[in-house]
Amino acid sequence: KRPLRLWKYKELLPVQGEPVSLQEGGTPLYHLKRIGEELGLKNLYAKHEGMNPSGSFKDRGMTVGVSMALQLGMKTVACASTGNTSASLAVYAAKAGIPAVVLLPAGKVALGKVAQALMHGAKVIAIRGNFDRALEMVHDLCISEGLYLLNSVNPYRLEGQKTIGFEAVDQLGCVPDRFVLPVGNAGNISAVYKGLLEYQALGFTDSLPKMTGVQAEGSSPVVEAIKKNLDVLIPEKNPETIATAIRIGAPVNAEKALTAIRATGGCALSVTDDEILAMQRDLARKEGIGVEPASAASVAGIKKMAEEGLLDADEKIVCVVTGHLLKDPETVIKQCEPPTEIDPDLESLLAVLR
Ligand SMILES: Cc1ncc(COP(=O)(O)O)c(/C=C/C(=O)C(=O)O)c1O
Repeated sequence: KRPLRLWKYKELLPVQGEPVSLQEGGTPLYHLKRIGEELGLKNLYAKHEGMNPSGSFKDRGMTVGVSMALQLGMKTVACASTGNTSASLAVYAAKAGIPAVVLLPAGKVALGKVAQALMHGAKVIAIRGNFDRALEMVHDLCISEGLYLLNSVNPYRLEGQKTIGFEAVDQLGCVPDRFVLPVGNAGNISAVYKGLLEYQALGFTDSLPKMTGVQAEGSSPVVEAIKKNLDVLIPEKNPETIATAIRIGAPVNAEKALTAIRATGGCALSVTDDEILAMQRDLARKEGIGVEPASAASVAGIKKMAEEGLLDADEKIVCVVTGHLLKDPETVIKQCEPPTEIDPDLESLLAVLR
């Protein structure tokens, strides 16, 4: 009996031989009891992808992507990132013993993610432009220098991330009615859909969940495309949201995400920055689950749908919370009251606790 980890599913993954692995996957599936009760939802779950080695779901894509880089004889790996992809690439490149180059939108990446990319030894370049511009540039870089591009345009990234769907079904014991993910470059929602299709094709399951994508209001091109019934999406020129991880105007996997949502009768909705921050706080204080802002968008989307009466009390809902709280400590410090500072004596302490 194999432990619940990503490589439990190795026969469904493309890597031959020993993968570059840090025991990723096997993340907890938590029942959101309190938040579920507040929303009248009996079966609301969160799969905490912040419990991966580098603190986000990106590790699933990178264990496969970096393993394939070695298998293909590539010498250097590269990506553009809003932060977590670069952190994860740095981690897995270090494990593989090959160099990594990462391009970040200057001034728009959460502190923890920059710290990881730097400490794990990537060459970290900050572009005076947004993520979408950085992605264009890293594409050109890889073509001109023969580097291996590991953004989610690379299908091996999605191969690793599809295991989120396998694990959730195995943990829940059935296919959920709805699978909810925050959407930025739209790779994760596409990957999970692919995995669930494969489980069905293999005869392990006989249904598919409604694939539900949640974006930040200031950065929601997929929501717009669904609303306007478009097949090709109109990029958002200047995406803006405090959830910097999903501050992406031209998602490279948009078409796959639109298919995933439409083929399963799912939906796409946006939530405000305030709704994201409120849910980040609720998850931390009511469920003990610490996530970064973008991750809370999936549960904030469910709260919105529940309040609009769109959900059935018995619906089995899995929300993916995609990154750890520690990734973005600055946003937390800005949102919270500061610590109460006192003189170092008991009387001062009692004075502030009474
Ligand atoms: C915490 C967190 N939550 C959700 C998403 C959205 O997933 P996709 O829709 O598959 O992009 C991201 C994406 C981050 C990057 O795209 C990057 O790191 O470059 C994230 O870090």
